[in-house]
Amino acid sequence: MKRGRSESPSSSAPPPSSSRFKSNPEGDSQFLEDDTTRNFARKVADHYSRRTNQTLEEREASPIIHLKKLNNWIKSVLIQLYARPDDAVLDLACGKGGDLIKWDKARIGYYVGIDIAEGSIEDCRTRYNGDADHHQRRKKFSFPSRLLCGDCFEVELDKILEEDAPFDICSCQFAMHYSWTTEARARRALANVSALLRPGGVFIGTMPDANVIIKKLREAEGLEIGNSVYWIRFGEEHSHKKFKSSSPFGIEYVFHLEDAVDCPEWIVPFNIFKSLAEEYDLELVFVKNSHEFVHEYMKKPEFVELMRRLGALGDGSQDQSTLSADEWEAAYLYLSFVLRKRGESDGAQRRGRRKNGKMNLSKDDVLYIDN
Ligand SMILES: C[S@@+](CC[C@H](N)C(=O)[O-])C[C@H]1O[C@@H](n2cnc3c(N)ncnc32)[C@H](O)[C@@H]1O
Repeated sequence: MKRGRSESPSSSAPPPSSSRFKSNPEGDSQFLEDDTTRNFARKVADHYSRRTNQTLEEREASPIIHLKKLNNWIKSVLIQLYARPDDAVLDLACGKGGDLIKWDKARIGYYVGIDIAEGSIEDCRTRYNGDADHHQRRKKFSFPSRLLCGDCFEVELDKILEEDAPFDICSCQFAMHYSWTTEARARRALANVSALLRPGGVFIGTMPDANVIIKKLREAEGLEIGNSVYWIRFGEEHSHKKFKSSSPFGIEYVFHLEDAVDCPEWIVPFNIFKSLAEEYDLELVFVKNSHEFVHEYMKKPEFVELMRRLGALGDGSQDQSTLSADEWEAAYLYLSFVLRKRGESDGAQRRGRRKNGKMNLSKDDVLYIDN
């Protein structure tokens, strides 16, 4: 059998509403914009595909191991707060499946993951099957799943996942900013989420905090900010350090995070994100910078215990290494958000989905989607 490739979707202009924004201040043609956007998406995909799975020893030796653990804690808290047993989950930009165990602990009923990077989806597949993590061989996951490889900010996912929808939760962790290259992509991303969530369903995510990045940039002498674990560099076109709210898309910078990321990213002004999401019936429940998030949820004993187990702040014993000041500053670059799809849930909507899921995924089971 050939590896699955989706028949349809060449993406059309995403709905709804005419734009309130100047889509391209330089007045480039739509063709050029599409082409550049694809190149950027490919660059991001190649970057993540190249990143191989680390062994447990390599992971523990990472200069940002505590930051990684802190980010895992934040994602675990979000999942524990919003996932319910038997939920159907859509994980946009799922990467190597680093959240599979978190979803398993929440006892979800169905998981669909999609990522643009072929290498990451392959790692996710082997991890789901229990073939990865030789050090940590684990029992099989208890939910059926389905994996897709494609650009989830470009294709009409609602058509591709029609039989699987509606989902109770959509998650997009550390990736939503890759949709902010153009207004069309940002809209497609939100249109996909909205079309696939049931009324009352939630959209949870994490992404860079544009307010923090821009504040730091303005405080810096040049166009670069950073410390020993990260740097962010803006191009000369941003030397005035002013960002017009009428052109909120395509504001690019290069992000380097030691042992993790090295690729172009895009500013997401949260107020624009929030009002665009509202156009797609997604209402803000909360947004919190990671520092605020940690302070707030570390007041709850169950999450303190989870933090201790994950070891982001050390395990509480003396001489135990902990998050460095530079890692804590890098954590400040991110925020978490929760949006809810307008409307009331209808219990009957739970029927008829998940039949595409499997308990073991072969290479042929991965659906490759062309833009
Ligand atoms: C920082 S990683 C996060 C992975 C995962 N969500 C996690 O938290 O472990 C960002 C991921 O976004 C994916 N990505 C970037 N642009 C994408 C796109 N247009 N469509 C699907 N995935 C995308 C990358 O391939 C990468 O796996």
